[in-house]
Amino acid sequence: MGSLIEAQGLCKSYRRPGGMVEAVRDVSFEIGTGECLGVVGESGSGKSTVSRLLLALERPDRGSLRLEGVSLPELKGEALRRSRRHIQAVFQDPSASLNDRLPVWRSVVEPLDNFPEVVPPFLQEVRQDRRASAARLLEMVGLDPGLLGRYPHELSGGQRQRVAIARGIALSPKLLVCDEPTSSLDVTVQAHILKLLKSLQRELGMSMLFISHDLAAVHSVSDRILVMKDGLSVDTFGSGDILHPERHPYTRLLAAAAH
Ligand SMILES: Nc1ncnc2c1ncn2[C@@H]1O[C@H](COP(=O)(O)OP(=O)(O)OP(=O)(O)O)[C@@H](O)[C@H]1O
Repeated sequence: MGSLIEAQGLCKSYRRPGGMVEAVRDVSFEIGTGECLGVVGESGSGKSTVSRLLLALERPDRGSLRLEGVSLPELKGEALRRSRRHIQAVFQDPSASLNDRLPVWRSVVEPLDNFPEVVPPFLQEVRQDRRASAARLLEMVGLDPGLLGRYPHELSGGQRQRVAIARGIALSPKLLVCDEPTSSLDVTVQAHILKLLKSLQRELGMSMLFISHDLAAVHSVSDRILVMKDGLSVDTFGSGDILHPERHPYTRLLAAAAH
């Protein structure tokens, strides 16, 4: 399995009243092609900062971040724009990526409108028809295409998150960054969304960065897990080794709380 993402020695600080906060301190990881890397840690451990660095919403102060060997922080202009199709995101609050004043189909096809040159294999036959493209994407996330004309506030939380996922996969990205995608949902809905993300990841052969404070959720979808604490990476291991005696004491603490 080749590496899609290589992050080496990432550091990111923020200036705040009273001093600097070192949100991410010397964090390194790789994400293989088709692999899911889970990132777990308590609130404030630096998880979302890692996701913002990957999405090129922030630049690291130090360290390198490569997508298929290309340095992401050095990209500018058109090259940066083009790279964005390869790394898409699903956030905790689906309302953040859905426009309340637009019917859901418009939000789903917006990434396709931004990249008219992109024709994902699963949209080949319908790419010229925006509503048909949205219908196909809704089907892929287990929603009835009859919901196309509905507005976000007419949907349940779980349905809204499925719409956000449809939008996230619309361009068939190489990496889907999921930042606490189930944290605002009921437990039973959470399980369905985790299952959906895992099956889409397999079906589309895409890589995933799955971020959560919930180790059980991370464990259920990830091939490998990175544990963060106070901006540091304290443990990295294959999902099957979660109960291995060599796990970091902090990982053991999280595992004990989760089971
Ligand atoms: N834009 C910012 N300005 C100032 N401080 C920030 C900013 N973004 C994050 N921080 C601080 O950096 C640290 C890490 O935050 P981050 O959001 O990455 O953690 P997290 O693990 O994702 O936590 P949460 O799940 O609560 O979002 C925290 O102390 C946070 O307050």
